[in-house]
Amino acid sequence: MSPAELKRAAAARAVGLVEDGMRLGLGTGSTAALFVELLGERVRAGLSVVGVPTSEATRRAAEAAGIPLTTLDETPDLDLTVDGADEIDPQLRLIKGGGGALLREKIVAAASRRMVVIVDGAKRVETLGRFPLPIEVVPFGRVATTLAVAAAIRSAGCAGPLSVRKGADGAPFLTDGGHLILDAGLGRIPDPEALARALVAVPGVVEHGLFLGLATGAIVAEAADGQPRIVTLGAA
Ligand SMILES: O=C(CO)[C@H](O)[C@H](O)COP(=O)(O)O
Repeated sequence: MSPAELKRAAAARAVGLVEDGMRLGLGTGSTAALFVELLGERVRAGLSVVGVPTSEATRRAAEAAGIPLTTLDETPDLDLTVDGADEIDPQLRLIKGGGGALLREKIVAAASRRMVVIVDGAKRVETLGRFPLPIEVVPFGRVATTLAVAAAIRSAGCAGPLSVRKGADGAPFLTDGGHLILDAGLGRIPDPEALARALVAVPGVVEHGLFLGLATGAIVAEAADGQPRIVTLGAA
């Protein structure tokens, strides 16, 4: 089975969690995009929901799918956020931000009573860190901030290269908020909470891709005999 088929299976299961009247956080990335597409089918069939998109890309996709949208300022309490992830560990701790939307994704997840993560089985890890950790920083003082981030990483018992994320045109990638992303290739993060504390203490760091204590459940689609098998973690 291709990763795309597994992602679609996870997204389809998550659409089944949506109830009439729900206020939803809409995640970002290829898996979340499938959720938005499938949710749009239910909305066009009569389901009533409102969504808060976590990126401009998701806003465009949700509008195209016919999903009514609101803002977090108009609707600050959400019932359910459904989002993808780059990695998930057995404690439902995540690395997110591969798509560069980590800041809005974290704000929206924190405003939701439930956050359900939809992933294919390849995203499951015992220890976070195989996927480079995205760290969002303001452009001002980038070099000084990068040095301070490197020191914070060392203080949390981690090591690895830091690189400024580039876009397809080779220029530095800018987030929807106009910030840069540093990708930290750490390999292994033995204490994600300690690293999170160290990173938020660095002036210039806007947010990082460690989502700790936010996911309440996960829907994992794994391949079994050529068919997707859904495994749920936590409350999903
Ligand atoms: O955090 C994200 C975007 O910022 C995505 O959820 C994450 O990168 C997973 O993406 P995909 O579903 O395409 O594998």
